[in-house]
Amino acid sequence: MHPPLALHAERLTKRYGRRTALADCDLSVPRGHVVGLVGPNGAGKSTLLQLACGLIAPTSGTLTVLGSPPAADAAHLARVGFVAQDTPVYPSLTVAEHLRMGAWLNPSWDSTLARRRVDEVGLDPAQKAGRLSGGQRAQLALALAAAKRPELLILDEPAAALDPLARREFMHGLAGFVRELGAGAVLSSHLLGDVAQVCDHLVVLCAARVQVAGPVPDLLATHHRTAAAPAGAEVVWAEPGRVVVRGPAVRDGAPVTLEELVLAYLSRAATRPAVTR
Ligand SMILES: Nc1ncnc2c1ncn2[C@@H]1O[C@H](COP(=O)(O)OP(=O)(O)OP(=O)(O)O)[C@@H](O)[C@H]1O
Repeated sequence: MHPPLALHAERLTKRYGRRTALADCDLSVPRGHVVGLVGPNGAGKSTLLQLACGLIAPTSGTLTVLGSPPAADAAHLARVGFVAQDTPVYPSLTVAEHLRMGAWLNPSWDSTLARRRVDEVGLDPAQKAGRLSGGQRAQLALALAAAKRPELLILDEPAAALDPLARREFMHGLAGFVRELGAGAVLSSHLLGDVAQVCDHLVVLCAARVQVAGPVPDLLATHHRTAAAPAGAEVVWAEPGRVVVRGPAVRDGAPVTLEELVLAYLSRAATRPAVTR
């Protein structure tokens, strides 16, 4: 029997009043991968991640996380770590108090890992979280989520507030955690360099729909750039002098980068009519 998927969505739809954030999304993400969720502002990334954490409920369709409905019970909640977009912390509590609270709230808390991580990223245990910089807060939030030893880490633009060097270290730390925990991760990001650095699986979301999803090596192997579309090829995006096609290698074709691939799907989606009710 196959282990349950990290995420599995069927016709997943979420509406906020008249606004459709996700429309009939089908998605299967295997376990143990680091998944990059990319898409423009308003694409529905946070909505998908909040649905996966059980913070909001779908309008229709289904979503399972590690084989169960999101936040099905306390045991399931413990298997999923979440770092929200604004990396919320308690401003009046110190770093050390956050770790103590984590230990108190989580049965599977790994205090050695938490302390080691706080130490590695140079956080002062006595510092109040309200006085941390945005980047330090993100590091604390990642340490708290990882010390739960979750099977799946869900991160909504976790490194948005970090400077380039801190971001690289954060991503490096994230990749290390995932390996150490034997976990999977899903992270949304606008930074394709970050995604290319740590993600081995890609989901492109645009205009409330999944545009393309799959293992990064497979996607890169099945997309090519050419100067002009060959007859019969599936064209993802064409502009003067540059065509991205999907399928077997084409004569005179060149490999695409992750960035080209993402931009091709985003450009294609942007030219289609928006989803309305
Ligand atoms: N609580 C809410 N009430 C009403 N509309 C909402 C709410 N949350 C999100 N939306 C709408 O749903 C759509 C998707 O929003 P979402 O935050 O999921 O996008 P996103 O891809 O995470 O965007 P960003 O990259 O800007 O963070 C947007 O049109 C947004 O305005």
